[in-house]
Amino acid sequence: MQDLASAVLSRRYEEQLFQQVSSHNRVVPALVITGFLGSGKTTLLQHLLATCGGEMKSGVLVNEAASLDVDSQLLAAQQANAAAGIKAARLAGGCACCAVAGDLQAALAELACSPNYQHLDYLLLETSGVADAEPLAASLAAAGFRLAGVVVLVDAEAGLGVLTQDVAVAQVRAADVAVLSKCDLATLAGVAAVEDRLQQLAPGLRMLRARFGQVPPEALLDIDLPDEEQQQQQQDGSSGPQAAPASVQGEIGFLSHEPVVAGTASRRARQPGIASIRRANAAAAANGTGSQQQQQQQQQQQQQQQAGLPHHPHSHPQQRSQHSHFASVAFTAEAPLCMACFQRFTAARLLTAQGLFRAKGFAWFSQARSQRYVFHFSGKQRAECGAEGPWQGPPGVQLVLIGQGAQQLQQLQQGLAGCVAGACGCSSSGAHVSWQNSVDVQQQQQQQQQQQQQQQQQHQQAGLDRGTDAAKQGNSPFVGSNAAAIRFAELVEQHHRFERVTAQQQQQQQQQQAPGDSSQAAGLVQFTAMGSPLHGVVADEVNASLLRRINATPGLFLCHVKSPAALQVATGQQAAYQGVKRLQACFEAAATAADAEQQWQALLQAVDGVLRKAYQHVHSCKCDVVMGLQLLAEESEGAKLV
Ligand SMILES: Nc1nc2c(ncn2[C@@H]2O[C@H](COP(=O)(O)OP(=O)(O)OP(=O)(O)O)[C@@H](O)[C@H]2O)c(=O)[nH]1
Repeated sequence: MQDLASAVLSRRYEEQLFQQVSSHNRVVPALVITGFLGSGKTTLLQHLLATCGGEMKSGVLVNEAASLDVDSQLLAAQQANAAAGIKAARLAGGCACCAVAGDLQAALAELACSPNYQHLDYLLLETSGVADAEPLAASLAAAGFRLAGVVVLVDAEAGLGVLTQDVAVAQVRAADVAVLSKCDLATLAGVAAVEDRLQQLAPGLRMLRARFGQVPPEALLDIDLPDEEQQQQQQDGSSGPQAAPASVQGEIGFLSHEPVVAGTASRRARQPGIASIRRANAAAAANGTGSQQQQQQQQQQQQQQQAGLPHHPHSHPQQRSQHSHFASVAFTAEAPLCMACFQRFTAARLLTAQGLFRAKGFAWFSQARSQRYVFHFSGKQRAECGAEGPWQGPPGVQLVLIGQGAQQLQQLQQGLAGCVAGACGCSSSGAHVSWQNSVDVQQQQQQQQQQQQQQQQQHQQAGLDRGTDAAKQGNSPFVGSNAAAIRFAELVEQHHRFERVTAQQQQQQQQQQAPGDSSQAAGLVQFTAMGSPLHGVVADEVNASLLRRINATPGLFLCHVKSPAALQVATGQQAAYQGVKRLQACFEAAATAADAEQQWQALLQAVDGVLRKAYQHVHSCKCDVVMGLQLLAEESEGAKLV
């Protein structure tokens, strides 16, 4: 992969030499990565940085619609910018095509004037999930960058539903290449249906199928398409299909068995706005006026500002109306959440919330204080919450919710406040919560506590079972005094395909466990599928499949611990798959053994197909039977002798 990326870069370098473009007026190409909320933009960017990071000096700009800048923290963006010697800009709290357009322009202007601009190989700009690519392309051009391409991410699993949104359709129409993400979650028929729809929306759009953003970088970084006039000339001159650039010919893209039709990209009817930006870009690049033009523009802007004139180089009223449907709220807490309550809240409310399109951020749990959990809710109502390693800075909860209907989002935000440890009644912790939109949380917490106490009293009055004797005495060797957790742990241990991860095993696996981690004392049961290396059954892969199925089942939601292979993505090493080391079921103090049994049955039902498939070649060992027969034979021999 790296060889291909370096080949592309060498080709570009040679082209520059031949065109005798001096390093003083070089125009840096910019790739815009767009796509609807949660479609996989950051994952793709992560892949690009991981595969070409060493070879290519990239500037990275990430725009977040919500006020918390989650993506920049997930990405190795800061490292990439530091390596390229440029300053990272914060583009959060609105779309860079309208609300924070000024911030984007300032960031681009600063970048274009920085001494390291000329050494940049690429600028990678990730848009927010509800941004329109056209004004962004205009901003790039105005700042003296060359629009090298617009890539749109389309969630193959949720695609047809998402493509009913105006903003998603506009993103597709503005793109040169569509990357169909999450092909591992979609059926082949589903992927084909999305591809058909994309062709209808943007005839000639080049498409790549991908899993976790894994596409050949050169298919995206080298998509300089001829402008409209050139295309017309080429079409007039030849009736047959045109030759596609070398890098886009042949079979490309993960999971794709069909060759990409050569020439479709260059014959694509472009969105008029983007096409004119390209023409202006090409002319500027040919004259070598990229950075000069940018400097002139900056001077003009300064003059306008001094004269008190508003500066807004592009107006897009249509975009504003598209944005007006979307709202975002943020939830932050300096105290940990209770994992049991968070799991219940996610299963019961987040996964069923109408109008919630995206939730993401970082979670901190009282049951695993040392670990930073990354939470994602996206696409077809899919959620995941995985521990990816110890906190590198001060721990805390930072979550954003994006969707339609501000009131509903605020209710969900309040629900999250009810999951803070201490407020939920499951564990005691002095919680200090800060709200972005100044809701009175302490009052909320008191109300929640009162409700919990009332519920507990009602249960006790009704004489409901509160668990086994061992649980009541609090002397369980397994999971503290939590009746549901004890029963669940028993059920896990009784199942021949699962193994419970004990505190000792966990400490061995994770040597740096912090003293504050109380995973065995607060209703947390950790377990894993049994691996069978001889039969090619990798436990981490089976866990990942199980988790996908469990978290897509109404009423169920489990947290997990990522396997080291998946961890490597964050540190720049590409993982072959997103493995899961352990599944985590956490139970509230008030949950009963019957609750645990119910959850276990629902879980087994959800994963039945996955288990069958995973262990289809693994057959139970017959040695017990053979030994038993031998013993019988020996006994009968002995009896004969006597
Ligand atoms: N199974 C699977 N999950 C994926 C794939 N690509 C992305 N995801 C997951 O989808 C979720 C959203 O991915 P992101 O890359 O953060 O999406 P995004 O478009 O950057 O999201 P926003 O910028 O917030 O709109 C994460 O949980 C990813 O791990 C894929 O190909 N397969």
